[in-house]
Amino acid sequence: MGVSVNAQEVEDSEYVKNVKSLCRTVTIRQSRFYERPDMLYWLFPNYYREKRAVKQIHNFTYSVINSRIQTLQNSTNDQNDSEGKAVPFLDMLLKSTVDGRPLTKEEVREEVDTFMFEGHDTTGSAISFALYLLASDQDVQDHALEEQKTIFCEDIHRPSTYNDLQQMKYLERVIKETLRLYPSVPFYGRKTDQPVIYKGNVIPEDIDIAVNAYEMHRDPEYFPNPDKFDPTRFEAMDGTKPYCFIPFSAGPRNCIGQKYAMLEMKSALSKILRAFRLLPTVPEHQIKLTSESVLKSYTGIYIRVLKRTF
Ligand code: HEM
Repeated sequence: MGVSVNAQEVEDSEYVKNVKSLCRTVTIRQSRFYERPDMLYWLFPNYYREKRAVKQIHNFTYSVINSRIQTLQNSTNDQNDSEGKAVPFLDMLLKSTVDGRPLTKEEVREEVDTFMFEGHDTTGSAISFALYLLASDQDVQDHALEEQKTIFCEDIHRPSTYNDLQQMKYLERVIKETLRLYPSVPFYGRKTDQPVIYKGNVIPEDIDIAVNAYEMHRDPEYFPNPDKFDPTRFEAMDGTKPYCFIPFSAGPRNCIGQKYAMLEMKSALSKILRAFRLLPTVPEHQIKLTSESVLKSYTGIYIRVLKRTF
């Protein structure tokens, strides 16, 4: 967004706490039928927790937007200075027009919130599960490291370039296999806009449907021996069943950030793999899955790391 919020340095960041609280309240509401109707929801403490979190998240986002507007107004850079430089996403939004008019502050805030929310915990969850899986399978880890050595040769600790990331084919399969076993967004909703025939039955129009990517990814019909972590299964996938692997959803409302997410995850995992050998804890840590909008382990994810010497 072009604004530094130091979320990783500030312990107990209010923004991070509020996003967590919001995810939790939404998940709890889904699981309690009596909290679902809007006309009853206000009777429960969750309603007030959710409202408070949403208000504070909006306030924070507005402060980021205002601070960026201020910086842009104070900036002495003319058009030529910024030529060739990456333009922050927020600047693009502030300069965008819809039907010839600029976006309102509220519309900009909605876009910023969507990208902040969809873009941070999803990749964080996938990177954590990938590290866990790599630590528990030394053969896969060695294979991934060999690929890194081939790409980086003598200069093993240099920062990766876009071209390097494109060459990380095996690491990409590791990430896909991680997202198959632990999809960051385990299920998402859709509404039928026309009757749909499914397995001989008619699902009427205007029905809410939960798409369960987690279950689909563990269906032995599509993924034999589904609980096994095996990145090579993506070598064999020929694209004839494109909708059995749907961590980024599919169709017109699929994930707009998936290519960026893949680069981000490759970049982080590549750096960690080159610096450390990943090992399981002793005794091996058991993860326990929970979905708070994003898939997590409520017992945390623990591994051991050993500094590599080449
Ligand atoms: C491992 C990483 C990621 C996964 C697994 C993932 C998954 C998904 C899924 C399943 C959806 C559809 C949700 C729904 O329909 O309810 C979605 C939507 C979206 N994602 Fe991602 N995402 C990831 C990373 C990112 C990143 C890094 C960004 C932005 C930089 C991003 C931006 C978005 C946006 C804006 C949407 C809404 C698209 C729309 O409604 O048209 N995502 N993502």
